[in-house]
Amino acid sequence: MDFDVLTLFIVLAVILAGTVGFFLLQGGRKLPEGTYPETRDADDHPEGPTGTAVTEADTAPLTSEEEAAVEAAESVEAVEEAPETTAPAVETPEPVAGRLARLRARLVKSNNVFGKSLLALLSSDSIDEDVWDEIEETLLMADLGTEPTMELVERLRERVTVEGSRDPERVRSLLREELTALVDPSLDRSLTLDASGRPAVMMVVGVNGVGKTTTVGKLARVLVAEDKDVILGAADTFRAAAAEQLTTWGARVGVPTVKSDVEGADPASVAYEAVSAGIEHEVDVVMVDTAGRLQNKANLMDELGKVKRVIEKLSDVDEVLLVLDATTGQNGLNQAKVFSEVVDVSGIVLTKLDGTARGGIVVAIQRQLGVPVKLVGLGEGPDDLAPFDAESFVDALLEER
Ligand SMILES: Nc1nc2c(ncn2[C@@H]2O[C@H](COP(=O)(O)OP(=O)(O)OP(=O)(O)O)[C@@H](O)[C@H]2O)c(=O)[nH]1
Repeated sequence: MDFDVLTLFIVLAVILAGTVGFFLLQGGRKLPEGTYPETRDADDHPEGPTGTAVTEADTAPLTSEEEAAVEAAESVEAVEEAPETTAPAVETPEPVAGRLARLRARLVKSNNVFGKSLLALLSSDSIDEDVWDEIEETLLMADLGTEPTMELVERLRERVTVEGSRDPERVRSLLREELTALVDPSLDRSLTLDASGRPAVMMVVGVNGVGKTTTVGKLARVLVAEDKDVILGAADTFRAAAAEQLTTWGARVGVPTVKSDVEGADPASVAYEAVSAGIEHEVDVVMVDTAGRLQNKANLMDELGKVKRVIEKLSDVDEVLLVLDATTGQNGLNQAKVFSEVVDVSGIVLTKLDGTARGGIVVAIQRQLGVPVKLVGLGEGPDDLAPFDAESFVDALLEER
């Protein structure tokens, strides 16, 4: 009898332990790919089994931490994913010259409402205060920003009064001149691609979902179209699908991608590996994609600064491109300021300009940051990225349709 009770007790204990163990294992299970949250909290760093996970302490700007990332770069199994031979034939990207002209229809479609209403207002028989107010409102609605709007209205008032002409063609050319001056054709919008004796190094940064990975992919095509040898670095180790997405973009045009096969690896280590592979293979350009981060998350901004400093152990960073979503309008300005403080942004890529009538943001960004818009995204297609050009942009705003 006593023996039976003891046996029953042991059996029950085994069942209980098994059940608890099962639930514990379920709780700690990895998320399947693609179910990662799109935004991170400040303390939401992914853990990497190679000891490269970023903790609060190692985002601090300490030399020893940067050294650790460099060392970790050797242990992170960064794989340089060359395009597979069985993959479909490598595509030939569209030539870069004339891209803005090809994509002009997209710009016209979304943005010429703004140009057209300005033209209509300025051509009206008498321009009274109400009309000037409407002109001002139209400019503000297009996200031109308060100061440039006031300046432009002032200039237009002066010229319209002096010239006295309401001839639509005359008004159009006057508006074209003034808008072009605001967008500033004198800015140097070229990408620094010629770093003699070593690859040019570019970093692509920005908040979540603005189009960073897509931009790196499209830009790789731009560079391939210009006969450059390129290596991509998948330093967005947070979003599980990002490295795959980038590798696919690269493979389509025969460009290899350096990525870690360790989930949640230290992004600085992957970036370091990519630049070091670029130097070893003597490529022309290394482009490093980074994870999206909100500008008000101090730890994540520190992490970004660290990525740059760790790369700088090997090479200067020649371009830091900040990707901004044109549809977010003036919000982009706050983002841009903080990113600029942390990684010294050298150029803006304005994406999704095909989906907004807020093209005036180009002027506002350049004014407030002193950083030129270098490229614009005008669609989701692989070659829908074009070098920005002030005159073509203004022409598209004023085009008759
Ligand atoms: N219409 C339009 N869509 C764009 C453009 N550029 C990017 N996109 C789309 O924006 C979405 C987000 O792009 P991603 O490249 O994944 O964005 P990301 O910034 O890398 O995202 P995170 O890594 O999550 O921060 C995708 O659906 C892109 O196709 C553009 O110029 N026009």
